[in-house]
Amino acid sequence: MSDTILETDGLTKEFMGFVAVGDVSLKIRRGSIHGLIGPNGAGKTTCFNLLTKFLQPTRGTIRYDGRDITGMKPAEVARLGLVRSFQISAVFPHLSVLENVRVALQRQRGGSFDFWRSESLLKQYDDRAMALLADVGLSGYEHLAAGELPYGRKRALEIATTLAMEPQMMLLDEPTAGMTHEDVDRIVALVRRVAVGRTVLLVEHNLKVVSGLCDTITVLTRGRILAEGDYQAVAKNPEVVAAYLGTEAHTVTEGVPV
Ligand SMILES: Nc1ncnc2c1ncn2[C@@H]1O[C@H](COP(=O)(O)OP(=O)(O)OP(=O)(O)O)[C@@H](O)[C@H]1O
Repeated sequence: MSDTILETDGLTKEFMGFVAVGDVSLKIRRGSIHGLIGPNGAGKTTCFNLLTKFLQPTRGTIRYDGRDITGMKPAEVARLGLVRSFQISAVFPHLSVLENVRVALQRQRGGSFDFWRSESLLKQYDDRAMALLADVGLSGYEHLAAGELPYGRKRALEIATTLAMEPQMMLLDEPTAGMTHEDVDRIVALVRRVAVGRTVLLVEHNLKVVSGLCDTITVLTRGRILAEGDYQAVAKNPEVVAAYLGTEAHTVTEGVPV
């Protein structure tokens, strides 16, 4: 088994001639937590969408677990175990927290929303759903309507429904966006917990989150890789500091020791 789980070669996405992602060659180590960071407009989301096949690249290739997935559809790569956080997890607000996870499990195990299944099968789903909810710290919330969960807990529920897909690799798009400090700490702990035994790629704005979580960080700017390494190395890189200072001085003062 190769040490690299996901690899891109010369990945490029142009929008009407504008290079949003240019010649990005990434190697993501199996079992690592890898961060993709960069100032606004750096190409993080475009890159994320390319990796999960929501966008087709203009050029370049993507290999996942030894297979060329460049031409595949999002659902196909999800079945191979490469799952993005909100791919299947649009939370149904009127269903309970438990029902949301159960639906995700049913979808995973048979692609069916058929609620007329045997009692014992439903019980199996419920047991697994309760275990997943415990994993993400949502025990006690199972009978609450998902729409009534506080924001941070909703993101935890999304992660539970993503885990229902049994991902080998999870891609998380700004898991802490818009959260309070307390929620951020909880999600960081959660990502660390769910990363055990799998690979995680996360796109983040919050450098504190990245510094606490990621083994390797790739810094993008203007669609290209500017730097790569562990947090200490990239935070010291003058080009990285300059790229952030140019657009996001507030984030730097929070995250990069300058
Ligand atoms: N569908 C599109 N059509 C045209 N331009 C696009 C499209 N999607 C993204 N872009 C452009 O590509 C560049 C990279 O955008 P992208 O959203 O990937 O950056 P980002 O790093 O995720 O930024 P942010 O942190 O602000 O979300 C931006 O200049 C954006 O305007």
